[in-house]
Amino acid sequence: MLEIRGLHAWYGDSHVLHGLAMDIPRGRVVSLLGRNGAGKSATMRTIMGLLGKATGEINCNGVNLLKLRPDQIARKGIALCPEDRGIFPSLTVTENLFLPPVVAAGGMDIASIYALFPNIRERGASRGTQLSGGEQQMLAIARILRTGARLLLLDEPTEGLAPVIVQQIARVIREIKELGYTVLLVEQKAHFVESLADIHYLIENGTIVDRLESAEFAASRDRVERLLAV
Ligand SMILES: Nc1ncnc2c1ncn2[C@@H]1O[C@H](COP(=O)(O)OP(=O)(O)OP(=O)(O)O)[C@@H](O)[C@H]1O
Repeated sequence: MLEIRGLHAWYGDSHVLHGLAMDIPRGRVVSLLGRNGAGKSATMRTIMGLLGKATGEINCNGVNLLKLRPDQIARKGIALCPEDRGIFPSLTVTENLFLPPVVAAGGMDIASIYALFPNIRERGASRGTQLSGGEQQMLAIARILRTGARLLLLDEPTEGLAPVIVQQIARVIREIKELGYTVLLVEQKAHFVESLADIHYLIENGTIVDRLESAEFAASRDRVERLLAV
């Protein structure tokens, strides 16, 4: 679905991605693992067209996304679920859910969303501020499914969440994959992505240093943990 080649990106004068290359095949879950500051969020923000300057190629069906504006990238069915989740605190759950416009055909219908996220229906009248971290994360994922996105960029969806909630998020990602969605999953927790992702990319200092198929992951676990260690 995306082929990234020779990607360089800058935050102002700070050069943060250095020739990054990776493939995100349609219908797969791909993990991007690296420690703080490695360039994971920068990669996602560059895919969405949100970094000021970037060069190289992000090929999506023959179009280089680097030539498009963020709203045009969203209309290609690509959506970012940011690390801070972006839930509007003074709006209700239902208002948050319906706030983003539908930007592409094929979005998940509301009955399917409620079936996948029963809490969202139950807590529909609650304000954003009244939600737990896990509920906010579920709402953030549900919200982009409604817009028609087929490629979901999830930035550390399990950060700060209790193990039982982390398992619920894993279940949701598995179900989304079974429905044919494509997921890029940024994480610092190897154990979370191990059974979820089909392909793992390891990132360090703004470049990909390794690519592992899921079958290779267990044997490389020590190396992955060393890369993630602070
Ligand atoms: N707004 C910014 N302005 C300048 N530099 C930034 C900005 N945000 C991040 N950086 C720098 O860009 C580099 C890549 O950061 P990025 O946020 O992509 O890392 P990350 O792997 O997502 O880590 P984290 O888990 O901490 O978000 C780091 O050196 C970071 O200090």
